[in-house]
Amino acid sequence: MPEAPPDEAPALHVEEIDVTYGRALSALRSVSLTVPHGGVVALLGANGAGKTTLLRAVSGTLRLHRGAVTAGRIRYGDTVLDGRDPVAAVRAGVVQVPEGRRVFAGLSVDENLRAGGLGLTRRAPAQTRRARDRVLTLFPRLAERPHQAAGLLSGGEQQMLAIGRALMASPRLLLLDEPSLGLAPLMVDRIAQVVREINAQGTAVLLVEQNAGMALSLADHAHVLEVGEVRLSGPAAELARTDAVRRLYLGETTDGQGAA
Ligand SMILES: Nc1ncnc2c1ncn2[C@@H]1O[C@H](COP(=O)(O)OP(=O)(O)OP(=O)(O)O)[C@@H](O)[C@H]1O
Repeated sequence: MPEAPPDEAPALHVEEIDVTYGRALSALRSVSLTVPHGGVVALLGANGAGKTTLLRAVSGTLRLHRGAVTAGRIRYGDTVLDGRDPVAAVRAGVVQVPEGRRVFAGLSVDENLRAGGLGLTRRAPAQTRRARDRVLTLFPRLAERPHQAAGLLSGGEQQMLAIGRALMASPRLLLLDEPSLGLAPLMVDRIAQVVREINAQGTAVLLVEQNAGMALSLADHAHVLEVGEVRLSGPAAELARTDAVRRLYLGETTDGQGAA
């Protein structure tokens, strides 16, 4: 089948969604954003702002956390995602890497990677091999230790494995939740480089990060969430110049100096 022309390739449209947990806790209110085909969009915000909730809504994992989309709509191309069906999201090409590098600690690197392709029942073995080759080329450290228990990998290697496992499903849109969390600066740089490579290979990325410097350097467009609402949106380079973002998320004083 020929590739779809760029203007018909799927984009993610989150349209004025409300999300609640349980009966009462409102986590997102009228949140909208778009991730174009092949783009990188960053979502910034303090703890509890609702960033993870937004990723869960898109990846269909909200229900696992007793949450629900109670208003608005999420579309990925022609597919409507309702926050309740992770398999439908994966089949549409949308895959989330959860926060906290949740790898299967007792399984080997290889077994973790294989778990990432499960559920794609109609996939030809050649496609699985291509996905695996892509992952092992991106992450030579994983290729060197296929039989090592995932729980014995370093934090950075576990993050690579978590991303690699998601890539085994050949996503067209990758949802990344705080990939730099708890990693040493050199490893953060390596993860940023990997995100660039993944995007250059044609995968769009919706990136949730507390490391705003990293996120804004990777993203084309960014949004700032505050207590469940989008407060600021714009091209990443422009947001990086606004006083509020520099002060609150980049740790600078408004005269351009680093905060004490
Ligand atoms: N499973 C849940 N049940 C009830 N409330 C939840 C649940 N998960 C998150 N919340 C609440 O929803 C709000 C948004 O949380 P969320 O985890 O999406 O924020 P976040 O911006 O990703 O924060 P963090 O950076 O700390 O992960 C918070 O008030 C949080 O306490």
